[in-house]
Amino acid sequence: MNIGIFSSFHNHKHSEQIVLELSLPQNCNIFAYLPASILFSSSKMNRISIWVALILFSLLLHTTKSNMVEIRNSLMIFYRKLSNNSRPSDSILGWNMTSDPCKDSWFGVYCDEQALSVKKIDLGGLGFTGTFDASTICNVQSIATSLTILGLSNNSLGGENLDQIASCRQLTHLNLGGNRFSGCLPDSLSMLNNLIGLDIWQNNFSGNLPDLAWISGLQEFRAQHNQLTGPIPKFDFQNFMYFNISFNNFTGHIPFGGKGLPVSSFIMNPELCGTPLPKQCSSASLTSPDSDQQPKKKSKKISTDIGIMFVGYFLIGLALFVIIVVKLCKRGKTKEERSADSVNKVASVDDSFYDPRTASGENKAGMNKSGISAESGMVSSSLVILTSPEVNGLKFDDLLKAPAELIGRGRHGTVYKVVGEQGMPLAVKRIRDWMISSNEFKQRMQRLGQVKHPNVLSAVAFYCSQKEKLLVYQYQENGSLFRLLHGTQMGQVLDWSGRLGVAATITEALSFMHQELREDGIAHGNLKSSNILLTRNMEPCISEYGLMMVNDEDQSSVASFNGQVGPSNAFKSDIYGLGVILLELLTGKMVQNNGLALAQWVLSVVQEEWTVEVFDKTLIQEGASEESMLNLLQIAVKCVDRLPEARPSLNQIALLINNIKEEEERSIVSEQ
Ligand SMILES: Nc1ncnc2c1ncn2[C@@H]1O[C@H](COP(=O)(O)OP(=O)(O)OP(=O)(O)O)[C@@H](O)[C@H]1O
Repeated sequence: MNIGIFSSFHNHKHSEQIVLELSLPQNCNIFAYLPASILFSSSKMNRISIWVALILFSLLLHTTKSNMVEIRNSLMIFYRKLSNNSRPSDSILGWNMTSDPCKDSWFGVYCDEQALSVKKIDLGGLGFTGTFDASTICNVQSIATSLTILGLSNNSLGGENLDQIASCRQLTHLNLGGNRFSGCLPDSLSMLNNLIGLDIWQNNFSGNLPDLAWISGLQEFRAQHNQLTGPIPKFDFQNFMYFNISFNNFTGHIPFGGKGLPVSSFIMNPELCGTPLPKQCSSASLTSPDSDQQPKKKSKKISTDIGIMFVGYFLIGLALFVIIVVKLCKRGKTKEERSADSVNKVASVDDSFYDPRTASGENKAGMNKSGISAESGMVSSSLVILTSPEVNGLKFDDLLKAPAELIGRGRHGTVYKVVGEQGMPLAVKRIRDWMISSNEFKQRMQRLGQVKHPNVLSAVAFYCSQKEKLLVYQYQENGSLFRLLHGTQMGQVLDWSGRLGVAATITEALSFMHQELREDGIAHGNLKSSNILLTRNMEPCISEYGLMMVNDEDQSSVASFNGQVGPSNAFKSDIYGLGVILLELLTGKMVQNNGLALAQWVLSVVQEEWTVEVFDKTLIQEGASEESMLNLLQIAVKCVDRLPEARPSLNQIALLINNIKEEEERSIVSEQ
């Protein structure tokens, strides 16, 4: 223990003070202010006081150190549960039992300035598939009393002991969106009275919302795409900067004040009524918010007069509603006809697939059932078929009515497996938050539909309305390269020649696409192993080409690491993505955070000249040629160079990988 006394004088109003500084091993310094008179007094009493002070400091020091140990141990338990006990990423993200979460900058952990407590944990989008056990952090006082932000969005997490979250009393932001949490939200959530932002969107939460209206400072609430039911708590909507509970099963009347919010905040809750929704409440539902919270008594008291008044209002509302619906239908129809016409002119759209019934009530029910919908029920354009032979006769209606199975959620959307009437399984990607105009989207999709390569999966159709963008692909039953490399199926190991084959094929396919689409400025934009699908013959094919624009958030996060901004670098970003896939093939390690951590880890190991350590153990056991692996590693490392201009061209990469392949084949022949 290193106790240093560092003195400086501070002119305070009443007396001078001495600053004692204890330098602790974890970079935390404790300052204490002692009156100068104590140190400089010669009396025996005061010397005793100094010793007492020093002993108190040592005790404080000891407590701080053991706090840090407790924090580290608890965070490790929390992390292990998130990652399903997977060890490899511990080392990549810096989380381990021998380092300090604050001083050693564990990935996603943010501490206060003196590094005495954890303020924020942000582990969003890291591909965790385990469980978030709230007790692992919220039942630990040293974390619960300081943690203000907890971000776990866009993983694939389930929940455990969620009711314990209430002990993390300081939380201002809790983000659990884009996971697979299910069951009821704990009532104790409403005890988090410091919350400003609560995100639980895109999970499988069900049951009633706890009474979150108690949290007076709540300004952002995202709960869309769950299966929540019951009445909406009586929020003071004026406080909200963002509020969205669409795509749930809420019932009853939207509380007063909801009219200040957009319709999109409430849509696709079939049993919800009142402003701002077009659906007016019947007399029964008008009484329901109160009756749900103060059951029975009130509804009994409603007098016959009030009942008659409600019936009157209901009839007027119904009449207005019918008039509006009739008008909208008429307008919708003419719009549809116009848009179908214009699409026809732009490209060879098979008009027979356009079905004006898509705006019907019958269809909306289908959307709900399938989970695929046109937001706000405003279906403004039809399904555009790009490659008709495979999906002959497919209608948008069919897609909406067919049962849909959720096969995965990514950062940019959700993918459903849909088997239409033709019996062909399709994968429907519903794109989230893509700020692209409908026209731009259509043009882009039609251009992409013109460029074909056997190892690039083209969309068979697309759908686009103002708020909804869907892409339809043939469903690939053998899954993705990501699943093949990291899936749990036993015996599904890709050997070295298979990996080399995948590397060569996707490089060649990507090179072709870049060549064809360079002038249009359309790069892949999100190249990663979950977007490399395996066909029936286990041939790799690149999917989702061109679904991301260069200026999308995801791109810029890769861009910022690579010091690159702007459209011209989108193609170089794909080379970075390819490099990460090559690293994944070589190391067998899972990729998180755009491959940043994996690339950094590989580079650090290579710099230490422990290169062989990076290779997947199954490749070493198989006896794969070390020389070939080293050659591919060299290419991969060049592809993930921080400077985009230093990355090789796809032609060069293809040539080098083919050389490695040929060398391998020659050596196999000579061994025989
Ligand atoms: N045509 C398809 N056939 C079979 N599975 C598919 C198809 N398209 C996508 N998938 C799978 O669906 C899952 C979700 O895909 P999605 O592209 O939405 O997520 P992602 O690739 O993980 O992330 P991102 O949103 O960043 O692309 C992935 O496991 C993907 O491999």
